[in-house]
This record gives sequence, C-alpha cells and structure tokens, in this order.
Amino acid sequence: MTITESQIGLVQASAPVLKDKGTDITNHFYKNLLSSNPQLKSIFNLTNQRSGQQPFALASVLLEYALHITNPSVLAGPVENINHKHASLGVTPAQYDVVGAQLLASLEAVLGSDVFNQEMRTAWAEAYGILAHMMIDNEKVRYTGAQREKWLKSDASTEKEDSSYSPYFRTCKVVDKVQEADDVVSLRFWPEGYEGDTLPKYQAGQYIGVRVWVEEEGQWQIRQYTLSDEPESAIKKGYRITPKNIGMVSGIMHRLEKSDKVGLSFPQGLFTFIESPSTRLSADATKAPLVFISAGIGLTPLLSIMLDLLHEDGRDTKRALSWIHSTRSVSLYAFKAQIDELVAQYPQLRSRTFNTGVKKDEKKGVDYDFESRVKLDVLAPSEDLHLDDERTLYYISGPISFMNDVGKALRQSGVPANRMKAEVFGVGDVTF
Ligand SMILES: NC(=O)C1=CN([C@@H]2O[C@H](COP(=O)(O)OP(=O)(O)OC[C@H]3O[C@@H](n4cnc5c(N)ncnc54)[C@H](OP(=O)(O)O)[C@@H]3O)[C@@H](O)[C@H]2O)C=CC1
Repeated sequence: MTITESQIGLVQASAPVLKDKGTDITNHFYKNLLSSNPQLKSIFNLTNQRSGQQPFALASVLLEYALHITNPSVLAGPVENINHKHASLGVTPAQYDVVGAQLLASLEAVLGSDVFNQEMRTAWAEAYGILAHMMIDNEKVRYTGAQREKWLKSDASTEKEDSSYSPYFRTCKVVDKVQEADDVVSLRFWPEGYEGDTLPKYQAGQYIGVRVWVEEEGQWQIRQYTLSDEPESAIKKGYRITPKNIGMVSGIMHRLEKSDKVGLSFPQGLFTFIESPSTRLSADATKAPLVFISAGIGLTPLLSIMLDLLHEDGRDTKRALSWIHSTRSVSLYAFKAQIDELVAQYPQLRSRTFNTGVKKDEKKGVDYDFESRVKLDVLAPSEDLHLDDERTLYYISGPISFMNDVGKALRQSGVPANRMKAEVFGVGDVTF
C-alpha cells in the first residue's frame, strides 16, 4: 500500500473541511454503517451513539490523522489505546473493509462529489488503507499467544448450542456477587473450560470486555469494565469487575446472580504501572512514591494497581503511597473498609477522603477528611502529595473533567505531565 506525495497533499488539504463538517460526516457514517450492517451494532456502544459522543470521537481521530499523515508516529499512543479497546470488542480485519467503504461513501455524501472528487477519493482510500493495515497488524498481536488463543477457542459444544457464541468471548459464570456500596456491586467470573486451572494473568489496571444481550434493544452490547482485584488472587478466585449502576449494560450487570453467564473477552489495557529505571535508584534505595487520585467508581484500576504493588512489595515500607479519593457520600465509597484496613496494616500508606455529599451520620475526621471536591491546597504537600520528591508518580482516574482539573492543579504545583497517568474510560480526552 503506497500513497503518493500529491495524495498526501490532498488528505492534508481536507483538514479544514474535516474540522468544519467532521461530525456531519461521522453522523452520516454511523447511521448508514449500522443500518446496512446491523450485526455491527453490538460492537458500537449504542448509548454513545445516541449522545453523539462516538461520532465526535471518530471525527477527532480523522482530523488528527489528516493533520499528521506524514508523521503518524505522533498518533502511536492513541492508536495503541484503540487497538486494546478493539481487541476487547473482538474487532476483525474484515470489519475494517466495511468501515472503510462506508467512510468514503459518507465523505462523498456530505462533502459533495465536487469537493470529494475521484482524485480525493483515491487519496483517502490509500490513506485509510495504511491506517487500517497498521491497526490490523497491531490487533493481531493482541489476539495471539498461547493464553489468548486458549481463551478465544471456546469449546465446540458452546458454539453449536449457544446463540450467544462469539469467537472472541469466552462464556463465563458468575461465581460471586458482593454489594460494595450504594449502587456498586462486585461480580466475580470463572470461564468454562478452566476447571481446575488458573486464569491467564493480567496486568493490574487492565479491563475486560463484557458481552451481554440487551432485551429492550434486541442487541448484543459490549462494555469494558476494569478488573478491580489484584491479578495474583483473581487468577485463582475468578476475574472481578465492579460496575456502578449507571447505564443500560451496568443495570444488566447488577441484575446478574450466581451461575448466570456472560461473554468475557481477554484482558486488555494500557493503564498499568511499570516502574521505569529513572524512578528507581537502586534495589535498596527508596522507591518512587505513588499518589493515587480517584473519584467515584474511577477508583477501580487504582485499587488493582495498589493491591498488586502491596502484594509485590509486601511489607517493604520504603515506597510511600497516597490514596486520595473523592466521593459523593461515604455510602457510595466502594472498598472504603478495605482501604481503611490497608492504612492500618501498612504504615507507608496514607488515605485522604473528600466528600461532596456528606450525609447526617457521616463524621468529619472519622469517615472523611474534607467536605469539598479534591483541592490540592488543603493536602499536605509532602506527606499526602509527595511534591518534594521529583520521582513521584501520579495516577488519576475518574470523570474526564475531574482528571483534567486534578492534572492542571498538579501542573500548577510543578508536576510535569510525564509523571501523571490518566485513562479515559469510554470516549473523550484529557489534557494536562
Ligand atoms: N479510568 C478508568 O479506568 C475508570 C473510570 N471510570 C470513570 O469514573 C467516573 C466516575 O463516575 P461516578 O462514580 O459516577 O462519579 P461521581 O459522579 O459519583 O463523582 C465522584 C466524585 O467526583 C467528584 N467530581 C466529579 N467531577 C469533578 C470535577 N470535574 N472536579 C472535581 N471533582 C469532581 C464528585 O463531586 P460532585 O459531587 O461535586 O460532582 C464526587 O465527589 C465515570 O465517569 C467513569 O467513566 C470508571 C471506572 C474505571
């Protein structure tokens, strides 16, 4: 697949019109794609379609691609993130052809054949082909390897008998259900075919795709949920997710009971903790402090990472950890009792709670620390935020506006963006 200089010029020249009409193009694209290929509805989040979030996200990607076509490595980070999401949805190479054909048709329909003429069409077809090949190659890696292949190879009986069969999703049974807080449950799953075995190990902070039948839509839908437990224990007890009851699919998850079945894809995701040599001095020296800042149910990946570190480091009291959480009342704070226990157990761990909806029976100094949204200036710069240690890493998770606000406040306190890590769950963007 090659693209000529003049074709690159044509794609770049489309950037202003994509900026202007990007959402019209992608709205047209999704409407037509899904009406002529209804089987694709299962991999697109119908709620994001209706809110317009998905079309907007695609328009932004197209614009970025047009702007950076001569140096697509700029897009490597976002593309890798999309590859992980695609693998958790079970996206196939053939689907790229269907999407490409509809994209060209929508560009022509919205821009008109005067603007989107034959020459422009060929240029975009080449450009799309390069991007699609790059994505397909990256996604192939995410489907290969002994553990992944075993997961993907559901047994033949399931395939024949069960209309829910999908080669990318293994049928898993609910083996445990725990109410963690108001509107928050944890569900643990064990896959068919893994009896007497342990599950494939994942990296703390990763998520899993869950595929369920949505009766009112007459559709399969897939959602990603963070694996909320630490991997070492989850591979023996079952993968655990902790959904909040805030949407169509989460509602279904909350109604699941023990022995109910869903499809789970293989764990994916890049929001993980990897200690880089620059944050470690030597084996004996103090390790880089870690500050976790979460809001609401956004705490799940951070909990998994922290539990994993405590498991790994054991009682190594050298790594300072800070757990800063914002909740809309203590009764909505999932895993609070576990955090309190960890604080009592590990002297190097400090926890601070911001409560924005204090209830009558919730006591300051006992149940929570501050009656406001997260504000850095009320926290101890050294003990809570470790601002004085230039190796400190900050992991932030919650609503997008929260991550943006916290990231900006940290920047103002002198923390460079490369020491902060945040993940957008769903559609959107964060800028620090
Ligand atoms: N990154 C990830 O891996 C994951 C992310 N999530 C995301 O986490 C989010 C959590 O949602 P939910 O539990 O409903 O959260 P809530 O709406 O219940 O909010 C939780 C807390 O965050 C505060 N808050 C919200 N927005 C801001 C802001 N802009 N600045 C400062 N504080 C803010 C709230 O304050 P107030 O009451 O004043 O609004 C509240 O105290 C979801 O958007 C979900 O997508 C979930 C799971 C994993």
